[in-house]
Parts: sequence; C-alpha cells; structure tokens
Amino acid sequence: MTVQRHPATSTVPGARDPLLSVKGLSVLLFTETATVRAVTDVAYTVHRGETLAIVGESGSGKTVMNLAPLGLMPGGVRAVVSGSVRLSGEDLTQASEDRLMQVRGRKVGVVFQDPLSALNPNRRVGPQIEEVFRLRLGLDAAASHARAIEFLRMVGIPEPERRLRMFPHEMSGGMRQRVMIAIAIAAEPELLIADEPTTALDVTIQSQLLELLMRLQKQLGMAMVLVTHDVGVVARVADRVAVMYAGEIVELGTAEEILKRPRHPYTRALLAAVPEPDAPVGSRFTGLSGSPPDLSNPAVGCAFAPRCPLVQGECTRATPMLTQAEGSGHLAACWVSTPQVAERPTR
Ligand SMILES: Nc1ncnc2c1ncn2[C@@H]1O[C@H](COP(=O)(O)OP(=O)(O)OP(=O)(O)O)[C@@H](O)[C@H]1O
Repeated sequence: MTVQRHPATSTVPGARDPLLSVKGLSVLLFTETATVRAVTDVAYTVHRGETLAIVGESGSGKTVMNLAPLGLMPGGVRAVVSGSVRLSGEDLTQASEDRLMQVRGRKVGVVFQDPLSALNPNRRVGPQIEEVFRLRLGLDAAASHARAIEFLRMVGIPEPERRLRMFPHEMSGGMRQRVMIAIAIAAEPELLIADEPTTALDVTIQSQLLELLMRLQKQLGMAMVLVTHDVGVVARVADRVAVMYAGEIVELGTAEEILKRPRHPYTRALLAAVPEPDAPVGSRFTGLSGSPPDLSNPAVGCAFAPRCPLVQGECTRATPMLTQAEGSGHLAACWVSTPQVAERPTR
C-alpha cells in the first residue's frame, strides 16, 4: 500500500501553525437580479488532522464559504472573494485559476452531497477515477487502473474490478458516495471538504460513511471541514464547530463547548430539540420559527435579532463581532451572552 499519513499529522491541534487560516473572508455573489452578501468577514482556522464542523440553517453561507475561495461556485454565479484564505501559508484568494485547479486536485479534496451531480452519468466509473490519477498524479494507464482498484478497496467497495465497469446509476447512493470519496482522496490531500456528504442517505449508510471518513482521515492524516445539518454527526466526528447565521460565524468553539454550553441564542435554538451532546447520527438540527434575513439587503445590527428571544436595544443598533469569552477559547457574537463582545466596524 502506497498511501501514508502526511508527516506533520502527529501534530496536536493548536500546537503548530494551522493548515488553513481564514481571515476577514467575505464573498459577494452577483446574480442577475441582486448582489448577495453570502459570507461576511469570517475568520477561522483548521489544524492538521483536525475536524471542523460547520453548521447552520439552509442558505447561511456554509457552502459558499468553503467553495468560493477554491473557485468552485455552483451555478456559475460570479463570486467576488475578499480577505485571506491561507492553505499551508499560500493565500488562495491571490491564486490564479490554474493554480486553484492544482490546489483542488492535489491539496484539497471535495465531497459533495450529491455524487450524481459530480459524476458523469454517461461514463463508466472506472475511466472517471483513472482519469483523476492520470491528470492529478501523471500516472500511466496501467498504474491509474491499479490505483483505482486500490482506492476503491480503501473506501470499502468490494469487487472493485467489477465496479469499475459500472455506470454511476448502476450503483447504490452509498456506493456512489464511496466512489466520490475515492476521487476526492486520490491525491492524498491535506484537507478534505465534505459538504453534507451523507445527507441524502439512510441512517445506517450515513453511519458507515462517517466511519469511513474518520478512518481515512486518520490513515491519510487529513484535516476535514464537514458541513452538516446533523447534530449526531457533529457529536461523533467534530473537534471544533463553527455555527453560521446569515453569512457570518456567530459561534466557534470545541464540539464539547458548543454542544454542552452553547452561548449564542441561535446555537441554543438550533440545539433545542436535540440537547444530548451524544445525539445519534440522524438527529438533525431543528427548523427554527421565523426566517433568516435577506442576504441581498442586510439590516443594521445583529442579523439574528428579529428572531432572538433575548433581543435588547443594542442588538438592533450595532453588529457584535465574534469575541472570545473570558477565560476560554470559545467565541460568540452576541451582545447578551458574551459581555465583553466588541462591535464590528461598519461594513
Ligand atoms: N449559485 C448561486 N446563485 C445565486 N445565489 C446563490 C448561489 N449559491 C448560493 N447562493 C446564495 O448564497 C447564500 C449562501 O448559500 P449557501 O449555499 O452557501 O448556503 P448553505 O448554508 O450552504 O445552505 P444549504 O445548507 O442549503 O446547503 C444563500 O443566500 C444562497 O441563496
């Protein structure tokens, strides 16, 4: 087996420079009818070998935050990215399109929710995987074929030679997702971004795929950013959690802190229906009453204020910045729950 851990992954999270360091990241999307402030001034880090879960309601900016800096915007919408996104020190916001393509293939692997949209339905699976090894690693046809078999085995697909001859629609959803995972890790990336990788599957398959991701992460020494709606997944997999609301990170801390002692009223509301910190996989965050704000027309103050049970005067006057609570590494952006919170400069 040629697959090995990245050498630096014996690092304890926090002990060295982060693998990914995001600062002041904002993303504007220009649609035909509006300018959407999809992500506003977010900052976070991901250390080697660590798993950061990103949670938040639909439309809160989780996908755009992760994919726009890599030049991957669904629907071909024009995205303007500002701030810095450093991967092993290299600022991706300054990278050329060619360089981003290399980064996507070799340094960062991406697994999407729907593998059917990422696989070509008209081609057998084998050539699609083999192509990845040829293009990303420069292997010849025989070596690519051997590697494809090796990687299908690694992601738990039995009889890989036979599966390589199948079309995507001949496989189950879980198996297709395993194929996507094999493609994402083909170049043994340092970072795996998994955007709701198990959402469309039944709970047993979800659990198996999570086990697989956790095993591969250890084996390859990858860091993982996992976008999820499932509190059970967070409890099982995440080291740290970032909670997003209306394009902003409103709370950031260890999984234990966030699940046991959430500070932001939004996080508390999300967790309300599943308060046990060791919720089983399949326990989704709740639907909250009210709707998130229109990101093409942001209001003054805290974006959650119109839905917040703790709202007070300050909340509709100024935007709270993500601020560390005294004596902990746990950050929240809330005037009420985090007394030392700072005001965000006007946008
Ligand atoms: N291709 C696109 N064209 C126009 N607007 C988009 C596009 N993709 C995302 N957006 C907008 O950007 C904002 C953030 O969307 P994003 O997909 O990042 O949210 P999300 O939190 O990942 O949601 P979900 O959990 O449903 O995947 C939303 O207002 C969304 O409508």
